[in-house]
Amino acid sequence: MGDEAVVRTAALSKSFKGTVALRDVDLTIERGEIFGYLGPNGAGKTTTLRLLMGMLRPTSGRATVLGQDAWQHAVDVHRRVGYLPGEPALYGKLTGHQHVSYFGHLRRDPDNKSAARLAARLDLELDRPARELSKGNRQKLALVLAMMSGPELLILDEPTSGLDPIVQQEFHTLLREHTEAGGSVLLSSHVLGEVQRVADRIGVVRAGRLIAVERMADLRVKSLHHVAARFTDEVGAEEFSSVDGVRDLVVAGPAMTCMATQSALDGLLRQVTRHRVVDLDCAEADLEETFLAYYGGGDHDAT
Ligand SMILES: Nc1ncnc2c1ncn2[C@@H]1O[C@H](COP(=O)(O)OP(=O)(O)OP(=O)(O)O)[C@@H](O)[C@H]1O
Repeated sequence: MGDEAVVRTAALSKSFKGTVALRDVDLTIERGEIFGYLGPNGAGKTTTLRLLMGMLRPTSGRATVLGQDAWQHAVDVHRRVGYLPGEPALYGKLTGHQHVSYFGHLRRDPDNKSAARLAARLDLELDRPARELSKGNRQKLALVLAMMSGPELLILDEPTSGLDPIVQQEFHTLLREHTEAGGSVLLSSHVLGEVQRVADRIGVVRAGRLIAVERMADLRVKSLHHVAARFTDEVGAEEFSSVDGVRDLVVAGPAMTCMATQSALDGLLRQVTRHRVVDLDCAEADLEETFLAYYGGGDHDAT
C-alpha cells in the first residue's frame, strides 16, 4: 500500500476538434508526495487535471486515480479526491458556512469542524455571502471546500492565484500536514516560484507534452551561479567556454561574465586565476532562473 501510485497516466492524450491539448503524457505521482505541475498558459495543465477528475474523456491513453480509471469511475474518484477547479463555481447568495454544509452533504461528510479550522488558518470569515468576497477570499473558500473532508488526494488547479504571500505560506503548511498524514497533492502553477518551497517533484508541461519531471532537490543541485570577473589585461573567451557547464558567456576586454553550474565552478576558477584578478563575484542564481535556463525559453509566463 505504502508506495502505490495515486495518479498514473499512460500515453494520455486529448484533442479538441483538431487542437491537440495533450499528447502522450506518462505521469506517476506517488502516495505522500506534493507534485507541482508547471507550464505556461495554454500548455495543457487544466486539461490534464480535468482528465484526472473524469470530467473529460481521453482521446487516447488512460488515467488512473487512486487505482481507479478516472473516466469509468469518475463518481468514485470525485468522492475520494479534493478538487479545486481553475475557476471555482460558488453560489453568490450562499455564505461560506452554507457552502460548507452543502458541499459536506454532497460528499456525505458534513465535517464542519474541519472547515472552520481550515478557514481560521487561511484567515477567512465563513459568514459572508460568496458574492461579497474578494477574489482571494473566494479562492480561500474554494480551498476550504476542496480540503475539508480530508481527501486522500488533492488536485488543485492554480491554488495560490490571488492569495497573498502570508496566506500562501500557511496554505503550504496545510499541504505539508496533509502529506504527513498520508495524503498526496497535485497542484498546477505557471510559475516555479509558487511551488518551489512546497513541491517534492515538479513536472513541466509545454504545448501538451510533459517535457521534464524532476525532483526539487535535484534541480537545486543543478542550480546555476552568476560569475563575473575583471582582470588587469584582456582575456580570451575560449579559455572559459572550454569549461564544461559554462553558459551565457560574455567576454569584453578585461571583463568576463557567465552562468555556471555548481560542478563547473572549480574548473572556471582555475581559468580565472591564470590571470591577475581585479574583481570577482560569484552568486547562486535563484531557482526560477535555473529552471528557466533548463526548461524556460523565456516564455514561462506567456499568455
Ligand atoms: N474545451 C475546449 N475546447 C477547445 N479547446 C480547448 C478546450 N479546453 C482546452 N482547450 C485548448 O487546449 C489547450 C490547453 O489548454 P489548458 O486549459 O489545458 O491549458 P493550461 O495549461 O491549463 O493553461 P492556463 O494556465 O491558461 O489555464 C489550449 O490550446 C486550449 O485552447
